[in-house]
Amino acid sequence: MLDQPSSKYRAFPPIDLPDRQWPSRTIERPPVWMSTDLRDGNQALIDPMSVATKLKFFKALVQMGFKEIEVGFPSASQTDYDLVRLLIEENHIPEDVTIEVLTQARQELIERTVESLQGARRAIVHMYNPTAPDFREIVYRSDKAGVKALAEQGTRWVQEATARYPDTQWVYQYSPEVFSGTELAFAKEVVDAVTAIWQPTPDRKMIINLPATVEMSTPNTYADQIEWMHRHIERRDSVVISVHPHNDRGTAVAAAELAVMAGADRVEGCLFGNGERTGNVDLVTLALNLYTQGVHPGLDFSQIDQVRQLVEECNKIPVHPRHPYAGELVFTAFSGSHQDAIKKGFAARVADSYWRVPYLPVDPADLGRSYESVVRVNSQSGKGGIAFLLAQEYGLDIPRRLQIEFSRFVQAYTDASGKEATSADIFSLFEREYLKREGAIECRHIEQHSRDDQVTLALEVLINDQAVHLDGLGTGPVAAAVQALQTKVAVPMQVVDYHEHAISGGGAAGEAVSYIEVKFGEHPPVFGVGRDKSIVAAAVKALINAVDRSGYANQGAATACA
Ligand SMILES: CC(=O)SCCNC(=O)CCNC(=O)[C@H](O)C(C)(C)COP(=O)(O)OP(=O)(O)OC[C@H]1O[C@@H](n2cnc3c(N)ncnc32)[C@H](O)[C@@H]1OP(=O)(O)O
Ligand SMILES: CC(C)C(=O)C(=O)O
Ligand SMILES: [Mg+2]
Repeated sequence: MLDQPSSKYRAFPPIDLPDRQWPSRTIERPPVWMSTDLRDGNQALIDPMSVATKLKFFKALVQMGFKEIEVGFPSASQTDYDLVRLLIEENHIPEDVTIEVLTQARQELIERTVESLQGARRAIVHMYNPTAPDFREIVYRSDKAGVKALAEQGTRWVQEATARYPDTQWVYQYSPEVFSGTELAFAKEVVDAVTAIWQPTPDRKMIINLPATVEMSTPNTYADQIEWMHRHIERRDSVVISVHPHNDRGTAVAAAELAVMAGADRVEGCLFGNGERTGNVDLVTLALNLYTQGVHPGLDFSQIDQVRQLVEECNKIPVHPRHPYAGELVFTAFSGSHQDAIKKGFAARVADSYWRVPYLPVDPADLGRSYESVVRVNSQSGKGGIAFLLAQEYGLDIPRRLQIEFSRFVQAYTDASGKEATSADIFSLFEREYLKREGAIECRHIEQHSRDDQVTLALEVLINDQAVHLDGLGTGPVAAAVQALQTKVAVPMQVVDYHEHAISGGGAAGEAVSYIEVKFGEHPPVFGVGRDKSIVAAAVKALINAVDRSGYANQGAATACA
C-alpha cells in the first residue's frame, strides 16, 4: 500500500495569468526543431555513442531535415570534442545546418567549448546554470544573487571566448536550467540580465531556452509559464524562445504543444523521446501530430521504420511497439470491430480527399508503412480483418456471406493455435477449403460451345478417382454446369448467388475468381470458389467446389455408378 503522499509531496502552484491567450490559439506552422539526440539523448545512454555512431546519427538527422543539432558537450568528453572537430574539418555540416554545443558556466569549460568550434561557419554556444530554489539551496549553496551573477559572468566568458574567432557566426543560447521550478519573476530577472549583456538584435537573435528540466506540473501550467515569459521578458523581438520539455509526468508532448501555442518559437527534443530519465520530448510524435493536422512539420519521417531502426541501433534502446506513429503495432488492428471499420474505411477511400479511415489517424503509407501490417488476425478478430488481408495481399474480394462462412475456419485455427494467423496462414486455409480442396470431386477438362443463346458444356471430372464425362446445356456456362453436375448430385441444386472478378494483385494476377453460393435441397447454402485464367473455368470450378463441399457428390456418384 502506498503511503499517504500529502505530507511528502506538494502540489505545483498555479500561475497567476487570468488573461492567458494560449488556450484559444492553434499551431499553424512548425516551430524551429532542435535535435539534442547527440547531447541530452547521448548523456542518458548506458553506452554513450562513439564518434562513428554520432556521425551516422548526425547525417541521418540532416537527412530528416533538422537545421539545428546539438552535437555534444565538447568540454566534458573527448569523443564529443573529436566529433565537433570531425564535423567541421571534414565538412559534414551543410550550409543551412547549425551545430550546437553545451557548456556549464565555467570559464575553462567555455574556453574549450569555443575552441572546439574553430572554423565553423555558424555555431550555437549553449550555456546553462540552474536557477530553481532547490538547486540554489541544495546544489549550489547559493542564493538568487549568486545564481544570477553566475549567468551574467558565464555570458561574459562566452562573449570573450567567441570574440577570438570572428570568422564564425556565433549564436548564443542561454538556459536557466530547471526553469520549470523557478519563480517566474526571478527567471525573467536572470534572462533579462543575460540578454542585457549579450545585446541581441532582431537581426542577430539569441536563444532563450526555458527547460522543463524536470516536468513538475500539468502541461497547461508549463504553457502559462511560457506565455508569462513571452509577454514579460525584455528584448522579446531579439529573442527566440525555446522550450525543452522532459517527460517525467508523461506529458512532454502536450507540454511542448501548449508551449508553442503560448509563444515558444523553437522546441528541443529527441527522436522517440530518448533523454535523461523518462526522456526528452519526442520530436517524431510532435512533428507527426502537426502533420495529421494538415501542417507540414518540415521534417521527413516518410520512412519511419528506417528512422526507428537507426535510432534503436545508435541508442541501443528499443522503441516501444505501441509508440505513437512508429511502434511496430500502432498500425495493427487485431479486434474484429476495428478491422471491420478499417476495411470499410479503405474501401470507401476516394483519392485526393481528406483522410477518413476510422481508427487510423494517419495513412500508414505516408510513413512508408505498408497496409499489410494494418490488420492482423488472432482469436479476437472477425470476418472484416480476414477479408481485408485476403483482399490486400491476394486480390480476393470475397462476398460478405462467404466472409462469414470462412471466418469460422480461421476462428477454429486461431483458437486451436492460440496464436496470430498471418495472411499466408489465412490464404492457405482458404486454398485448402476452396481453391485447392482435395475432395471427392475434381475438374479435369472443360469444353464449351455456344449456339443460339445456349451454352453446352462437356466436362471431364474425377469422382472418387473415377473419370466421368458429363454434358450440360443452359443459358450460360453456370446453368450448363449445374445441369451437367446435377446428374451426380442426389438433391436439387439451385444457385442463389454468384460473383466473379479479375485478380489484380498477388501471385495470381490476371486470373479470374468466381464465388458461387448453392442451395442443395432444403439444406443451408454452401459456397464454392474457383480460380482460373478462363472465367468459364473459374465458374465451373467454383460450382464443383460447392458440390464437393456440400457432401452430396459422394452420394450422387455412388448412385450414378450403381
Ligand atoms: C540538465 C542537463 O542535462 S545539464 C547537462 C548535463 N550533462 C553532463 O553533465 C554531461 C557532461 N558532464 C561532465 O562530464 C562533467 O559534469 C563535467 C566534465 C562537465 C564537469 O565535471 P566536474 O568538474 O567533475 O564536475 P561535476 O560533474 O561533479 O559537476 C559538479 C560541479 O559543477 C558545478 N556545476 C554544475 N553545473 C554547472 C553549471 N551549469 N555552471 C557552473 N557550474 C556548474 C557544480 O556546482 C559542481 O561544483 P562543485 O564541484 O564546486 O560543487
Ligand atoms: C541543459 C539543459 C537545457 C537541459 O538539458 C535541461 O534543462 O533539461
Ligand atoms: Mg535536458
